[in-house]
Amino acid sequence: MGQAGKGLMNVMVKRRVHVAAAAIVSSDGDKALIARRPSNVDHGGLWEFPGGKLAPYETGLEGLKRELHEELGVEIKRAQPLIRIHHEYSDKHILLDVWQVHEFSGEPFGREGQAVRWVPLQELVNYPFPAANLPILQAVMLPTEYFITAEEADDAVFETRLARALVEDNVRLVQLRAKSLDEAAYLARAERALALCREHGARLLLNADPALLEQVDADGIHLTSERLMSLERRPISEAKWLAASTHDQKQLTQASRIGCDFVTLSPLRTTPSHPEVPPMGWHDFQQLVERAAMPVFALGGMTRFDANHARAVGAQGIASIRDFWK
Ligand SMILES: Nc1nc2c([nH]c(=O)n2[C@@H]2O[C@H](COP(=O)(O)OP(=O)(O)OP(=O)(O)O)[C@@H](O)[C@H]2O)c(=O)[nH]1
Ligand SMILES: [Mg+2]
Repeated sequence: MGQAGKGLMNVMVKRRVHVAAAAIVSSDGDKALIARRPSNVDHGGLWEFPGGKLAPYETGLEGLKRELHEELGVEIKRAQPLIRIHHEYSDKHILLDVWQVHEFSGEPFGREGQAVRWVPLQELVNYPFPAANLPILQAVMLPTEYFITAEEADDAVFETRLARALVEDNVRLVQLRAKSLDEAAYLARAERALALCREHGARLLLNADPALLEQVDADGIHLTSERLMSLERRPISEAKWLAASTHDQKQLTQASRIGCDFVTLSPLRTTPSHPEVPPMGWHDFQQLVERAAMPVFALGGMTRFDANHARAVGAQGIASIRDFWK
C-alpha cells in the first residue's frame, strides 16, 4: 500500500475517545485540583484534570459527575463549560470536554490511590500534563470577560472609566487599545493603566508593537490581525501572555502556529465601529471555536448577557468595549 493509503488506514482505525475532565477551582479562585495518573495506565505518571471516558449514552456533565464521584468522592453542585479540545494522539483522536467546577460537596481524595493536589493557577505550568492539556491551563487562568478600552483623548476621563470598570464591573483582563495616540502618549497611558490594573488585581495587555513590553512591564501583548499575520514566530517570552485578534480560520491557524495563549474572534454581530463588515453569527463562530485549540473570546456587539451563551458554544467568554465603557 502506498504512503497515502497507509495514512488513510490510520485515520480510519483511530479510536475516537470523548473524555470529560474537571477544572475544579477553589472558592477563592486561586487554585485548581489536579491528580496524578497511576504509572500503569495511558500517560501514566503525568498530572491530569480528574475525569474520564464517557459512556455512549452520557452527556459530558453526566459523565463528569460519575467520574468525580468514582475518582475523588465529590459531588458537583455547580459547573460551567470551560473549553473543548480536539487532539490527535498517535493511537487515538481525543475530545477533551473540560468543565469548570465552581461548587462541589465532599472532601476530595484519591479514591483510586492517586495523588491529588491543590495547585496555585500560575504554578500549573510546572507540572507535566498530557500534550492535549495546554489550552486548559490557559483557559483556567482567564476570566469570562475581556475589556477592551475605547479611544479617548482625555487622560482623566480614561482613568475614571478604567477605574470604574475595574471596581464596579470587576473586570480582570484589560486590553489597552488606543490607536489615536502617538507612541509617547500611548506609553504614558500604558504606565497609568498598568498601575490601576495592578491595584485591582487585573492583567493588562498592550495592543501595540511587542517591543513596547521592554518599556512597560505589562502582562502581555494583544496583536492586531495584521501584526499576527506578519509574524514568523512568537515575539515575546512565554512568561508574558500573547493574544491576537482573529476573524477567520486562516488567522486562527496562524495564532495557534505562533503560540498565542488566546484570541478574540469577531465580529459576532454588526457593530457601529465596523458597520461594513458582515457579522459571522453564532453558527459559524461555534464551528471555528470547536476547531481552535485555545481559549476564544466572542467579540463584536457582545455584552455580559451574552457570556453564558458564548460559554455554551465553547468560547471562553465575551470581549467588549462598549459594555464596560461607561
Ligand atoms: N481525565 C483526564 N484525561 C486526560 C487528560 N488529558 C488527556 O490527554 N487525557 C486522556 O484522556 C483519556 C482519559 O482516560 P481516563 O484514563 O481518565 O479514563 P477513565 O477515567 O474512564 O479510566 P478507565 O478507562 O481506566 O476506566 C486518557 O487517554 C488520558 O490520557 C486530563 O486532563 N484528564
Ligand atoms: Mg480518569
